[in-house]
Amino acid sequence: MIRRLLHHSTPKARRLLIAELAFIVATAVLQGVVFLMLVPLLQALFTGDTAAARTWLLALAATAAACAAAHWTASQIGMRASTAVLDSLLTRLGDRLVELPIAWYATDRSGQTTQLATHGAMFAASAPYAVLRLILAGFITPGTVLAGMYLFDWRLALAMTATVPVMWLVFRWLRRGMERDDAEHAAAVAETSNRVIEFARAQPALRTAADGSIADRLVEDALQRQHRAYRGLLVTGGAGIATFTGVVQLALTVVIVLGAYLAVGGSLEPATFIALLVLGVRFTEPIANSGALGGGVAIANTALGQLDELLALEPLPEPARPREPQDWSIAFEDVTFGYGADPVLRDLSFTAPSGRMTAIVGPSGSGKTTVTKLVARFYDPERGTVRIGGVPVPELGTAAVEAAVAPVFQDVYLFDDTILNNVWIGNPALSRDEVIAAATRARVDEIADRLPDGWDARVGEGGSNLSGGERQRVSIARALLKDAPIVLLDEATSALDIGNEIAIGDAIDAAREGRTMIVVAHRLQTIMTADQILMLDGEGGIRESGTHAELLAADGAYARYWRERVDATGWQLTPTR
Ligand SMILES: Nc1ncnc2c1ncn2[C@@H]1O[C@H](COP(=O)(O)OP(=O)(O)OP(=O)(O)O)[C@@H](O)[C@H]1O
Repeated sequence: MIRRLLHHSTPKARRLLIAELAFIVATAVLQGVVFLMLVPLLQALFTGDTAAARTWLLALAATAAACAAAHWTASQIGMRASTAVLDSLLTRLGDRLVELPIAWYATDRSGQTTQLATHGAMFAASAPYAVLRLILAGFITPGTVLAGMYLFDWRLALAMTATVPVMWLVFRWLRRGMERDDAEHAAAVAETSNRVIEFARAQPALRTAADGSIADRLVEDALQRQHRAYRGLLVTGGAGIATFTGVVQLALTVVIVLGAYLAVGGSLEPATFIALLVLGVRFTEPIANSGALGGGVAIANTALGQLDELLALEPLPEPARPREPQDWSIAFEDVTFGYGADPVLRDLSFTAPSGRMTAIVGPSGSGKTTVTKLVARFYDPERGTVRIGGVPVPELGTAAVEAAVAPVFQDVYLFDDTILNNVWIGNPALSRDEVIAAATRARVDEIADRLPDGWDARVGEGGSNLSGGERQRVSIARALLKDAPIVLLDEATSALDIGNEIAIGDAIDAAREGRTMIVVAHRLQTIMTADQILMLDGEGGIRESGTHAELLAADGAYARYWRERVDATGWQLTPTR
């Protein structure tokens, strides 16, 4: 645990931690020396040697005072060390979370990450003072007592030494068992938090669906797993601590029986025997106490293990010297990619010309959104190359891609803040007026107008006060504000009211100007006005590509798709002149 804490700490935290450990060790050794001094003191008292007793008493008082001073210093440094170590752990965790590929977040990690960032890191950082101090004292103080015992009676000391390996083995067995069970328990707790968060978020859907049994079952199963894991932890902990205490008591019994035997045989002074008995008790008591604390080390190790796992994850490869793109075209060359064993895209090739709009259509699940995620470098393809401006994306680097791309996805997340601030995050360097101008181009002004506080109206958690179409308009405004040369737009699939339909059309027109756009298109207006349409075939490739007019003239799959959509929506094209 200490090795891992030192490894994750900043140099300052490391220095404090080492100083804390040094004072903890000094306290424990001095405490052992105090106990040892009891033997000559008791011997002097039993034999009536008051002068010697006074000398030992003074020496004992001085050592006890030094021990108290070391203890006080350890606690003072300990508090500062805990804060510094916590700071280091959270900084490392935070740095890592922003480095990890977005793909890592595709699986719900909120439970595990929250648990690690709160309880886990806090427990691990305070463990040296709260747990390790007592464990070290539990072993170093008796160790000092044992070493000193050889000065008084080597036979009793040897008998006691013989019990040490047994105690050590049982302690390790106890700690390993608790570590295993605690890891299981931590995983179960993270799973339960994920399920409960999911259950809370899905309430609107669950209440309208008549049967909420699936969500109920998922939460129920997670709670039961957590309950089982907790029971396992208690059973292992209880059995382990009982066994360990038993072994420690056995060591004390060995000293009592052997000491009594030697005293009766006359080879051990009764006064020394009694004094050594006191030492025997002092030897075993802290060890027995530290057994119960083995679980604390296990909990801290679980949190540190989770942090190690996060740090061991491979981030996407980054170039030593990022290359410059020639323009803002996007090209896929024989790209194959899937989320599991089966590829979603197979040997997919196309070019989206710089400054033009490419619309992607195709059956549900054919990989339209996946194409945009590969452009944004949420993932790298398994085979083939994605190029921006002629440069393979890994040679541009994630930071350059993030700067060049403005994504507008379907699941737009808005912060529980004002409408204006939600647009502002697209480019915090701009002024309020510039933000309002960009937001107006995306027709967000209409939304602000209808709300009581205008631009300063709050949008609610996740943007719950706005409709899906309105949220997407805010997201397009962010993209306009960012002024990135590439816009990736995943149009809302849900039917939009006429106001939103027109406003989104206008917002897209505003975003199009001079930018390369890839749109997962659902609106007929977007599809027919695109400079290029790619129709995916549902097998990972492209069935047809061209302009709307070319594809209609070809009278193939796209023409059929178009007619069906027009029939379904009752859409009519009226000549403008
Ligand atoms: N993070 C993910 N993990 C596992 N599978 C995924 C993930 N994201 C998408 N998929 C799967 O990959 C396939 C393609 O998904 P994608 O979202 O790209 O399709 P789409 O054409 O955009 O679909 P739709 O039109 O329904 O939104 C689907 O089968 C989907 O279930």
